Amino acid sequence: MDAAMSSTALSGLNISKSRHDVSVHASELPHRSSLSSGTTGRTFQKLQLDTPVQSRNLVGKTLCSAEAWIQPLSATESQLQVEEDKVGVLLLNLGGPETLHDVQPFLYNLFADPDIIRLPRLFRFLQRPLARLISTLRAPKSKEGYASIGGGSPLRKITDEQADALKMALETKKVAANVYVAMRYWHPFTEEAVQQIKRDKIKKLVVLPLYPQYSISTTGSSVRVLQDLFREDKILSRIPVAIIQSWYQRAGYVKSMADLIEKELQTFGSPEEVMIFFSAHGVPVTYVRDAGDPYKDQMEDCIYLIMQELKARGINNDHKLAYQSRVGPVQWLKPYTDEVLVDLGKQGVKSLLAVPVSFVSEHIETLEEIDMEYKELALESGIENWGRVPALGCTDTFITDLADAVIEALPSAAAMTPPSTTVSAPNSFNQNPVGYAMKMVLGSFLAFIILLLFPAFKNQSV
Ligand SMILES: C=CC1=C(C)c2cc3[nH]c(cc4nc(cc5[nH]c(cc1n2)c(C)c5CCC(=O)O)C(CCC(=O)O)=C4C)c(C)c3C=C
Ligand SMILES: [Fe+2]
Repeated sequence: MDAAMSSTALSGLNISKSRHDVSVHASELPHRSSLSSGTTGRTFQKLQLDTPVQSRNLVGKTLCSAEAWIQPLSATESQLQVEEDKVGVLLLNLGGPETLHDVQPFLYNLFADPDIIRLPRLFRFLQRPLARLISTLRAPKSKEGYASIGGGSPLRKITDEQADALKMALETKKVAANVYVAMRYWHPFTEEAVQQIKRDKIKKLVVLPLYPQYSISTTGSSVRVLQDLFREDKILSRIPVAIIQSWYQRAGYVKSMADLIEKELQTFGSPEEVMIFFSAHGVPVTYVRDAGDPYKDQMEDCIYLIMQELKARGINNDHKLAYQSRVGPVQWLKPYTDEVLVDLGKQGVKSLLAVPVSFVSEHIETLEEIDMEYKELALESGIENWGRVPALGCTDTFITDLADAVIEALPSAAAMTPPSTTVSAPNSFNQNPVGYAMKMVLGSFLAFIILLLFPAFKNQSV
């Protein structure tokens, strides 16, 4: 199970200036008590790290080495070294609009992320105009979705509850830690959480993405932002950090998923006849094919492990994996959930249990897309009995396993990135205001043309 863990010290990544709203509201961060254990005494100048970066599958994990440069310490800073360790756990998540008014700016943040819309280098200047255009065009449809689940995303509330539960599970295991939440596209933003970590003088940090499988578009994007923030800051860049890249292969997670499936199967008249239908959030095919995203491999491993666990319990149902929530004109991972549901109906499948597998909280894509859109499609296609496994949320066994993952990762914490040498991005407004303005105008125009050619950003489901 160690393959689930890896601490990274990647460098050379872009500084993201694309945030719609990056203001820091310390008061919005929940304060959690901090206790401490152990001491640190690191005074080395250059640290060579040999760290596993991503596990492509259970047996083959990719190793890479990276160097972290540590600046000499000042007298006051050295004093910090003798203080007791304060452990922090940083939960990474996507974030979601809390009101309908937040939907467009949330979408802007999402589409302005170069890990979500991956433009060739030459066209990077289009990123923000394109994000503005796509978010504006998509907002009405997204708002409808959020309106149908109560007017906003439940993600912040659920993630806060998971953070509290994790803190308690760690305390039960005699590890005192502050648990922070860092959202990628809405409050509390990663920047806000990181500022709080700095204020709390955290001495060792474990980064735990709330995505079981690694994708460039989720964990990868959040970690990139985190590394940029740490690289830019003299104090943060010295904090030993362990990043858990993926954890779908942990026995505790696999067992928790199998428990939920086993329980839900019992709600059907003939449980053994139910098709177990795993529906994962998709990514564009190019992520996997060209950019080496391990997401698809990890998803397939994950399903394999859950099915093995069910078989060990004497549950031998048929199963299927499909990908949902595609956006825009490009090809996404196949098979597509909507197409498979229609096919299964045609093939005579009568009972189906949907299992959301790429995310551990209820969110718009479980509550609206699966529970409403896909259920309706399935029933129209001839499937008669429909069920859906709830997201893991704060399930005890799951949270306990996350606590174990944190404890196992702690010893591998190491300084994350070398401090930055440059501060401002080239071609910024400050450096060249006229050139910047021209790029924005040209970018907006080109983005508009692209959108005219590819209206699917506006029309396609999620
Ligand atoms: C493993 C989970 C996720 C992957 C992979 C992922 C990739 C990805 N997503 C988009 C576009 C959108 N995602 C949206 C919402 C959303 N996405 C995830 C998870 C993954 N995304 C979650 C949990 C949520 C829901 C948040 C919530 O508020 O509940 C949305 C907004 C929803 C909408 O417009 O209807 C978009 C857009 C892309 C393009 C992408 C990979 C490149
Ligand atoms: Fe998404």
